[in-house]
Amino acid sequence: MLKKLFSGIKDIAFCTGYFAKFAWKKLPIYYFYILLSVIVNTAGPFVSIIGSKYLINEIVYEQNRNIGMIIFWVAFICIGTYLYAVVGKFANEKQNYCNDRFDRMLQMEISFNTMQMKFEYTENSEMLDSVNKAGRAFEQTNLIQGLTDGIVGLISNILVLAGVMYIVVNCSVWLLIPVFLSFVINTYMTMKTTKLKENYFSEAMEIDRVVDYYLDELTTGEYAKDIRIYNADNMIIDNQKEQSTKQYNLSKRSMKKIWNNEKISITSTEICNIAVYIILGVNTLTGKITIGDFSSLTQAVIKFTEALYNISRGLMGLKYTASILKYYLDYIEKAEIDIKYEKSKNAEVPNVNDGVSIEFKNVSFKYPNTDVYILKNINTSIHPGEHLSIVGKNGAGKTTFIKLLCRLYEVTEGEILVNGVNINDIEYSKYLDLLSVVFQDYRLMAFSIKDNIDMGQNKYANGDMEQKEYANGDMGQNKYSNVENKINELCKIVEIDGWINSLENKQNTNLYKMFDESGVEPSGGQAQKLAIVRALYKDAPVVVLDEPTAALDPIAEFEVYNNFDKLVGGKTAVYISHRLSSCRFCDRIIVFDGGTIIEDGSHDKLMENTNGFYFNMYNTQAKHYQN
Ligand SMILES: Nc1ncnc2c1ncn2[C@@H]1O[C@H](COP(=O)(O)OP(=O)(O)OP(=O)(O)O)[C@@H](O)[C@H]1O
Repeated sequence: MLKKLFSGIKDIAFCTGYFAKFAWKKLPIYYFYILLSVIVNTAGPFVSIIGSKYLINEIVYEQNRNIGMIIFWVAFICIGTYLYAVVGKFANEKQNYCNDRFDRMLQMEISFNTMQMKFEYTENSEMLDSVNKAGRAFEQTNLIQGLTDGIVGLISNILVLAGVMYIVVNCSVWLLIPVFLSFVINTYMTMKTTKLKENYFSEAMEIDRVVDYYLDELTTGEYAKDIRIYNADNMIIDNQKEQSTKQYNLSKRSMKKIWNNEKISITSTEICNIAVYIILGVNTLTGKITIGDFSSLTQAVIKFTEALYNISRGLMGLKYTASILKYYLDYIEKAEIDIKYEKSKNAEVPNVNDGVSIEFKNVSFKYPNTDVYILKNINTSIHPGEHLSIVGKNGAGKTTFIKLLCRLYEVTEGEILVNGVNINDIEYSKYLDLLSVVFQDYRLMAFSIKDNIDMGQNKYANGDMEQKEYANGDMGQNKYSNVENKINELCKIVEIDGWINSLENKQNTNLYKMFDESGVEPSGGQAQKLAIVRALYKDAPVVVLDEPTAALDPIAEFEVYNNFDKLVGGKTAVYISHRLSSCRFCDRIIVFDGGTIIEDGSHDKLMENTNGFYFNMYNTQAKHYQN
């Protein structure tokens, strides 16, 4: 038990320390409001304890009642109580406002770290669990408020306790017996309740994750068609019901246990109060204390019990809040380690003025937490300005090759060099400046067409997320219109300018209707063209296109190939496609099978090998068109 208590206190100290530094950095005024709360909460209870004693004694006992003193004590109590309420409320409101801002700032840190952490973590259940727990930590209402209220309450109550104890002990030491008995029982029950709440949080979270999947993800438009066509609603509703029942049962079980603990706490407090009244009553009747003392001491003892009770509650509340906040801190720590590691890399981005060469040297790869090698001893070089096509059956490892080049995963064995430098030695954000990529499963966002293409590149000066603030809206009309012109030029090349210009708000039209009723839903081909424009707009020296024309109609596809040189120019380009006719536009083709390169050469060279994989695939596809 002591060990648990110690670890609880360690968690509280850790979270409080982290948060104290955070608050000092972001909103130092917060400390003023905290100090004000402590002063008000400490002084407040003494107003009525002291005031009522003197007021009653003045009224009941004084032979020559001094009306002036009576008015003074009435005013003391009224003004004191008023100030206590008003200043307390003011400090509280200000704290709430700050707490709300802190919550949002901390939540933004989760977003920031989640977008910066290693991509492979997006498939790592331990890390996903951490992100989820961190996010949920903030769904718990007023978590930061819980922490600061706990700390303020703790300090104020300790001070109140010290003051009231002096008054109480001066009257009768016997009063301490019922008070401490009630304190011990209450503390024990509160500890049990806190443990129950912590367990509930952790168990409920696992169920909540599944429920969120059903309630949030499956109800998005992305799944709407399939759910309707296959009548999957019954299956989904049944699964939802099952999870809801689990949630309900878990919450009912916990609430019942918590209520049982509460009953014991309330009863022990009431028994203590009765004992206090008896002791004070006997003292008053035997003339040991005055009626004023009786009134003041009953209030003092009640405050004393409350203060003790609040201290134990405050500590347990802090322990609970800290145990949840710790999920957040653990996650941030994990993510920050990676971010710092990346920032610490000092290899220079290779000079790209004369183009970019890429070399895969003995590269083998298996996905994290799997045993199967997806790529086996890959050796290939792509020369500056070369346009390379990668073909092969489904699952041969083509996209995996691209993912390694984009450093979404680290190679298991071997190395990838860019202009002779190992890509792992370059800071990731700098390395990404070298690449323009259209992934097979690209995504457009519910932003304007322009933002989907520009992706903030022009708005943020130096690529450093910390400083990514709109430059006071000072983008300059010229610069802005350049962005639009550049987008327009590229849209012309992939022939999507006609559609964009036909829209009322042109490039400023929002995609999708999520936030804008007049938003447009691009067709599959239009969306794919926008994704191509986005990659070209970035204007990086290496272009990677993973099945960029899969959704295009044959004429549009032909145009893209026809314009391939115009699109990619003298840049190094890697291009994956199942439409082999497109390979003719590339300088070289490599054929993947089972994670290895089985053929390598120009279209004409590969077609010479009539037993070859490429020859067969090419002819099989060509036959379909001829028949
Ligand atoms: N994140 C992952 N974790 C584990 N295995 C994966 C992951 N992604 C892909 N794989 C496996 O790696 C193999 C190669 O996949 P990859 O996507 O590279 O194939 P591909 O050649 O691009 O296929 P396609 O032509 O169908 O797009 C497949 O067997 C796939 O199941």
